[in-house]
Amino acid sequence: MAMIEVKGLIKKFKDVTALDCVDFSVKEGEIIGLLGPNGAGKSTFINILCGLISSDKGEAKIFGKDINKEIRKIKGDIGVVPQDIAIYGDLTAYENVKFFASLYGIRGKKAHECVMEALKFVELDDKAKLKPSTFSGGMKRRLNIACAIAHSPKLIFMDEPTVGIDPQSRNHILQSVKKLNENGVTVVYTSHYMEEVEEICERVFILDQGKVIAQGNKEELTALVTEYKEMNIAVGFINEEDIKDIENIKGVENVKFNDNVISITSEKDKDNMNEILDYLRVKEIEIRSIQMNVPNLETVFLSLTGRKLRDD
Ligand SMILES: Nc1ncnc2c1ncn2[C@@H]1O[C@H](COP(=O)(O)OP(=O)(O)OP(=O)(O)O)[C@@H](O)[C@H]1O
Repeated sequence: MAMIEVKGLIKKFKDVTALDCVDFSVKEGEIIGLLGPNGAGKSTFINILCGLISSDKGEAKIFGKDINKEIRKIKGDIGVVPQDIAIYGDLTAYENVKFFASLYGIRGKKAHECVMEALKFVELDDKAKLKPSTFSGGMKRRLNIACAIAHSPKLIFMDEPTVGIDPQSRNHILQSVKKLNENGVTVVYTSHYMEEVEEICERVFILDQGKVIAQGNKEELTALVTEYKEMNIAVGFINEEDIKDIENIKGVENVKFNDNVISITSEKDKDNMNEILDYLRVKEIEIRSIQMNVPNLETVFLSLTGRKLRDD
């Protein structure tokens, strides 16, 4: 049974269609990426699934239960890491996590154990008595995560949990997500950073202007848009005759030579790399470096929409 099953979800804010007939599914144990640029509808989608706002149309089930009818039964087993950090500045790290755990009915000795375990998980246990006003952005984000996991949810929604933090803290959070998943937690992770989604997610839904424009694992998604592969070889010297010969190697579609770099475009399914390299060796052409241009999720988004995921 799918852990999340969404069909035809629609949400409008006056004349803005934030979600436009979204279908989505998650199996137990997956880390699912929801990738899309600013304004794509990611937060709206997460907020609906967590019962914070209602949809206009469509069906959504979590753990087989309808979110419109049984959200109370669902809530105890889900955790939410909101995009905007939701912690109290005048409570200590410990008190913050304890407060969120209490919302799930966790109290007394059990609460202490859960809070310390959650703080330990995000490596803030030694900061339990400090107020988050003294924390860096990355530490606040980690505390935000501790607040979401203290009640041991089976399913966690993380809405852009790495926005505005340094690379080291980001890496720390990505490792925590993987660790949570290894401990059996299913994760829905939204981001507009394709590198993050590529690193941790098994399957990805690409959202744009409220629509799922593609979904699959990385290989399936890149296969959607790339018929060719590209290889750049930096060489010492090469003459025009040699370039022509390379053009005639099986699978080669196009060869360009600029600033001592040969750029070779080949059909995706033709394995001609050894043949090209053998040719250069036989001709005693010095090979200085080789680079394969591997398509990524940014390429997929660009090909499908004509736009970049991020403006920066
Ligand atoms: N409460 C609201 N009232 C009016 N419009 C809204 C509201 N919430 C979201 N929107 C609009 O719905 C669209 C989707 O927004 P949403 O925040 O879900 O996108 P997002 O992918 O999470 O983007 P971001 O990464 O910037 O948070 C946007 O056009 C946004 O302006």
